[in-house]
Amino acid sequence: MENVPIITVDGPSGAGKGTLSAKLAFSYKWHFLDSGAIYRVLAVAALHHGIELDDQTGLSPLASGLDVTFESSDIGTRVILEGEDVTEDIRNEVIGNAASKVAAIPLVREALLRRQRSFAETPGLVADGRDMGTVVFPSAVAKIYLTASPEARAQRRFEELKAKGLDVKISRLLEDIKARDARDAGRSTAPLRAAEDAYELDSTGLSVIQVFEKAKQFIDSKLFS
Ligand SMILES: Nc1ncnc2c1ncn2[C@@H]1O[C@H](COP(=O)(O)OP(=O)(O)OP(=O)(O)O)[C@@H](O)[C@H]1O
Ligand SMILES: Nc1ccn([C@@H]2O[C@H](COP(=O)(O)O)[C@@H](O)[C@H]2O)c(=O)n1
Repeated sequence: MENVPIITVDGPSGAGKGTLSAKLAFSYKWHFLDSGAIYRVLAVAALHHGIELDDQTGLSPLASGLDVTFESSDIGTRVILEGEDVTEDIRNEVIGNAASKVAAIPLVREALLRRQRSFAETPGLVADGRDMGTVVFPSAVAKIYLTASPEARAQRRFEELKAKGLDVKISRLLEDIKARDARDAGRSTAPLRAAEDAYELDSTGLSVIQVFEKAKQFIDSKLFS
């Protein structure tokens, strides 16, 4: 891992980290770590095994031995938990909130550290999450902290869910986003915050392409200077 170049993209829920990270990974032809997916899978595993979301004694061994594989192909990545395809199951808002509860437990975070670091392989890695630049990959070559106003993030999520045919209230999404922000930023271990050397990019009012161009300009200045 030591010599593998890493780009980190951290920020609050719905800021566009996954969208940006996937485009960066495609552009540089590097690997991609969606660390939130690991916390989401752990939340699903806890629900399957009847373990409470605040039970650190039960969750810590579950996290250490989490039987998950990410199977990538040209059409995307399938997430397999204990032999079962949970790709779609991990994407709903209930699981997002459950993930942020299990992610607040220090022993769980500790147990998942090595697994996340194992994604660092040549030619490089784009890592998306909350603590990629601060804790998991502190010596990353380029760190981005991507934000957007809570209202813009709720609107984006609303449009995403509406496109999937789901009937949701934007006020409820805004409430969930604010609650998740508070939990992620307020926890004692690896709280959501920008690394000191991160480029802070506010995507409110910016298109996906505009965000990508700004991020790429910053990263290229780090990679090729
Ligand atoms: N700049 C943008 N302008 C408008 N919509 C965007 C922009 N970036 C991303 N989106 C859309 O916003 C939604 C959330 O984006 P995305 O899933 O990438 O966010 P995220 O930060 O990874 O969220 P989470 O942390 O909850 O996984 C998606 O529907 C995505 O298509
Ligand atoms: N590095 C990370 C990544 C995620 N989390 C927690 O998981 C929740 C779900 O993440 P998404 O990015 O998929 O929405 C998130 O709310 C965080 O609580 C984390 O703690 N650290």
